[in-house]
Amino acid sequence: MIVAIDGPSGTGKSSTSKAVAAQLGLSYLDTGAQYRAMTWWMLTNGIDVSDASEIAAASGKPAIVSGTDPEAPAISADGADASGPIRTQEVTSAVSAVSAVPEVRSRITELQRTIAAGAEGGIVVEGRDIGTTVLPDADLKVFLTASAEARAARRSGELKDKDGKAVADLAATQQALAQRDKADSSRKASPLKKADDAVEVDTTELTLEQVVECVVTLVEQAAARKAERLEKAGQV
Ligand SMILES: Nc1ncnc2c1ncn2[C@@H]1O[C@H](COP(=O)(O)OP(=O)(O)O)[C@@H](O)[C@H]1O
Ligand SMILES: Nc1ccn([C@H]2C[C@H](O)[C@@H](COP(=O)(O)OP(=O)(O)O)O2)c(=O)n1
Repeated sequence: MIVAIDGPSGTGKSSTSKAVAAQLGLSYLDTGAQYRAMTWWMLTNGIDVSDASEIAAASGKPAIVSGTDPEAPAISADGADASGPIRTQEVTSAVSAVSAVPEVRSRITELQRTIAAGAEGGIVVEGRDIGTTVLPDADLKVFLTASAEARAARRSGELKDKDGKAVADLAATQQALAQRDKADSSRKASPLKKADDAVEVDTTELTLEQVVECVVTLVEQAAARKAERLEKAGQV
């Protein structure tokens, strides 16, 4: 069972994918974390991330390794734990430019396909181009959306100062999200886009629990359809 979950930032892809995978005993892959890890490695290794040819030349160098346990997501670059540093503002600001470079995409896409092919019990893969490019034959494709306001409110709720106090800056968050959406949707190589055969779920008015329940139902329906197809094929 291969499930592709795509959509822009703050629509609930990571939270939903992790919960669905955990509930159904599937593996989980956060492809945004892979692009973030590549970006972090470049920033810490002196690569000029405003220069596409420098990014392309360096894209084959770091070993990016993802864990696929939804209960304990993990990511490393050249053996260094990247799960903390990939969430910094510096990485978030640079990740769209790095992930727009075709050499970066082809390397990471290959990695994603290898991980999906090796996930024997099935996998939930979340990102921007999973249904359109990485796994076009996925058994189920979901495209999550939400209003710009809801997405910004969710994301700014995550911003904390050094003492752990929430520091909501709604307008700035909304603007940064809009900029990243535009960059991710307008790039030439494999842009953020709903696949024609994806099921669109607008999460604006739904709680996370409702979204999880909805996607679990969609996965169960897709699994039943697949079993029926396989049974029919076996009877011929
Ligand atoms: N349906 C929802 N309602 C309210 N908050 C949500 C919902 N889905 C996710 N969130 C919260 O919004 C934030 C962003 O969710 P996340 O899963 O990281 O989105 P994405 O992976 O699409 O960027 C998280 O803090 C998460 O807990
Ligand atoms: N399949 C993917 C996943 C992410 N990316 C790029 C574009 C995104 O802005 C960044 C970061 O993705 P991530 O899913 O971590 O972003 P959010 O957590 O939703 O803010 O990576 C991509 O180009 N293709």
